[in-house]
Amino acid sequence: MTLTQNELKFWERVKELAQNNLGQSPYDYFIEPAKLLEITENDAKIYLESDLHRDFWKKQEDLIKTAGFEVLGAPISFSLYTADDIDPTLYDRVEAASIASAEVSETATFITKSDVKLKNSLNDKYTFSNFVQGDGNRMTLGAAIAVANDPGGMYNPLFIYGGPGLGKTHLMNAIGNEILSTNPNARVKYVSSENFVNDYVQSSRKNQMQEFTDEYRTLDLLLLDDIQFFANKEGTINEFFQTFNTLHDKGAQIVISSDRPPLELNEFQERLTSRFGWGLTTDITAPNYEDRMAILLNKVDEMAIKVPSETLSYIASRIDSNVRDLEGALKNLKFYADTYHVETINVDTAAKALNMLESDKLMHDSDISSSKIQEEVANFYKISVADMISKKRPKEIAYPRQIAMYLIRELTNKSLPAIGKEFGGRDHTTVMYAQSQISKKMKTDTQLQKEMDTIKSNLR
Ligand SMILES: Nc1ncnc2c1ncn2[C@@H]1O[C@H](COP(=O)(O)OP(=O)(O)OP(=O)(O)O)[C@@H](O)[C@H]1O
Repeated sequence: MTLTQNELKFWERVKELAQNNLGQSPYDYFIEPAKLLEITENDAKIYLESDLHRDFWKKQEDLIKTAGFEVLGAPISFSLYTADDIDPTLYDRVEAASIASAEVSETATFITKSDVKLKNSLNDKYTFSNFVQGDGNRMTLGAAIAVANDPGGMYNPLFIYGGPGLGKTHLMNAIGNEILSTNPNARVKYVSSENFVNDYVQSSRKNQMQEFTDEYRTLDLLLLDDIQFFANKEGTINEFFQTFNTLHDKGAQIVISSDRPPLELNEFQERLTSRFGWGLTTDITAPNYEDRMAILLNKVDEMAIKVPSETLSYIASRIDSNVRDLEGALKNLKFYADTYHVETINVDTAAKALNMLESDKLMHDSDISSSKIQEEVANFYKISVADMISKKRPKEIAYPRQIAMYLIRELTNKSLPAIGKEFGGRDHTTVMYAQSQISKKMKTDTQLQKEMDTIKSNLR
């Protein structure tokens, strides 16, 4: 005897609810191995692999009741059996149920829209509790907490804008995590605009727009990061606004982030600003010195590294761009201290580590060319580039030439012979000599250190 179609649907629904509500491990351990034997007189007979599972199952009345009402429209109770206490009349059902449960996932058709599998992609390390409040983010943090407490309420949609690395993604994830912690069933999705575009394009290409709309338009919370990425993507923009309207109409919460205010999102500025009149637009600005100190103190705690406060204060005064750079500086510091076995990370060590980071950044961020470096160094020492690459040897030309060679070696990955070529076809040993001379001088000559700093910052 096999299960009826209704029994199959009921059992599939029980499993789906369990998977959504209980988490993967309890599901794998307790729910998956269980078998529905039959439903008679509104009682579901469930066979358990071992008696150890019984206590867990006794607490699952909600699952059974919910699935019962949803699928069968009846109040379903349940009885639990194991190999030791199974009624002999049910023996043959155990075998049949094993086959049925293998078939269940293929045959069951009872999947409501709200059960479409959802990858929410939230990063659970981003929470409100590890977000440091400061002057630049106070209002946005307040709005984010309000949204998490009352999704779909006053601040819908919430539009957060600000420069890179200031915590927009962190806050959006914190909203999602907070909502899921109070309501694990909420349909929450965090998506970068880039992935939204990819999802949309893939779904249209594969003729799977129904899946796309099922996924996006049934959400309770949509967190869309970096909307400026939609620029020039008219199809995606239209799809997004339809999603937006559907969600907003049904009271779902929408949170959007951008690197600029809505008014500066030219192509869809009008459509956005009209909708943002309904909600709240708020910005995050770069942290001031005190806030940078607070963030650093928090991060050294998180990273479990020991850094004296004067070193932190040095970092906070040197790095004023954003929080991501502050984090990067600390990571670099830790790496430097581990590599060179430095016990105390004093200001000196921090300066060295940050110099290395800056050189690296310069090289990776800007595709910096030798000619740009030659030009900048020549400008700084007030000589011409032509003189710099000539055979002339007076000190006021030879010295900047050595500096330019040193910097090209440091900031690009050019080989010694390649650099020699760029200075009028000089031999690689000349470049090597320049490099060693300037390195030596850099260790003691504070005037030269300052000059290097200025040249490098002009190169940015
Ligand atoms: N106030 C803060 N407190 C603690 N950590 C922060 C804070 N602001 C930012 N961060 C951290 O800085 C890093 C960068 O933040 P995030 O990725 O959220 O920036 P973003 O504004 O989304 O940047 P982008 O626009 O480049 O995507 C993250 O690791 C985040 O946890």
